Amino acid sequence: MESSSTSAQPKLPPDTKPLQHQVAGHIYGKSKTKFGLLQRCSTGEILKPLIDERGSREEQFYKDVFSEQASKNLRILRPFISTYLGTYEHDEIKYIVLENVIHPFIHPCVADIKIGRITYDSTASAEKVKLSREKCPTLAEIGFQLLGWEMYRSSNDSYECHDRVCGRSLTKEEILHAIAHFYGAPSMNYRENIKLILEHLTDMEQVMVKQNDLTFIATSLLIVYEGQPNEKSPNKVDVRLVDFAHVSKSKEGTETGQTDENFLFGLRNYIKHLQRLLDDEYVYVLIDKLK
Ligand SMILES: Nc1ncnc2c1ncn2[C@@H]1O[C@H](COP(=O)(O)OP(=O)(O)OP(=O)(O)O)[C@@H](O)[C@H]1O
Ligand SMILES: O=P(O)(O)O[C@@H]1[C@H](O)[C@H](O)[C@@H](OP(=O)(O)O)[C@H](OP(=O)(O)O)[C@H]1O
Repeated sequence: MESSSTSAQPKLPPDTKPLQHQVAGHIYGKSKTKFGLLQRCSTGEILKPLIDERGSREEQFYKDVFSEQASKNLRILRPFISTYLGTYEHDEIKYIVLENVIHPFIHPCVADIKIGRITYDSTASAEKVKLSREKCPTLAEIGFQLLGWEMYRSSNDSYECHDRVCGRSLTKEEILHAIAHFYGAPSMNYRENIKLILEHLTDMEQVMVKQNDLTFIATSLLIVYEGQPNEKSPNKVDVRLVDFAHVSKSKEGTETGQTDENFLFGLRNYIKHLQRLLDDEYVYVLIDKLK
């Protein structure tokens, strides 16, 4: 696929539009390649363009996890992954088709949190390694980075959005308050949202401890909660993993595999942040960078 930064805006396939509520990643018309995630207007299904070898690896990952022959270690991952709905081709561009996890929400509040102290794989150039270390100064200690998040504001029926530049500029202390802010602090009942999300994350942790086939590099948590719960749309949440361009077999050529410590460190530390927010001693502070 053409990936030149000078390429014209790719034509949208029929019945598609740029993905709504996309908080990170390649954005249609804005990314280096101009390609980005799309959604079908009629069904909401996501079309993710397959770019170079990263796309092929991601397609293979979804095929493996959703194959009828998938091993138990792969099948236990399914509840945390958007359902794979096949592929689609238009204008010589191939897309993977995925369940849109935001679609069931009326006013989705969405966050993308990239997990892992190391976010480059063994094939990364020295330059990529250097860049990824410089981009996020807190990463080595924290093990996760806030790549983008948006919250619904019912007072003026709008969305408050923050991007990866903001996320990576936050200090260790600010990250905790920024997470509280995402879950609705100080006005919404952020503790309720956090409790619901924690249930999903602790299930995910158990699955990731059990599975020792795969290593997840640069994979994100996609967290969603309803921004204006009511009878029609109760207080619901969803937690999935997205972005599998750098997933690989944990120990090529062996049967035993090994636990994905890099991923687990980041996931557990995010969980610890949520638990700290539930402590009675926690006092929310609105940080300037989010004003
Ligand atoms: N299945 C999904 N349902 C709803 N939204 C999704 C889904 N998958 C991805 N998104 C949205 O798209 C964003 C980018 O997704 P993803 O990380 O897969 O893209 P990418 O272009 O590969 O990212 P990167 O540039 O980090 O490699 C997510 O942050 C989320 O907002
Ligand atoms: O978040 P940023 O600052 O935009 O950084 C990008 C982000 O880390 C992407 O995940 C990565 O793609 P992969 O993880 O798929 O490698 C991309 O690499 P690239 O520049 O090589 O495309 C980075 O530039």
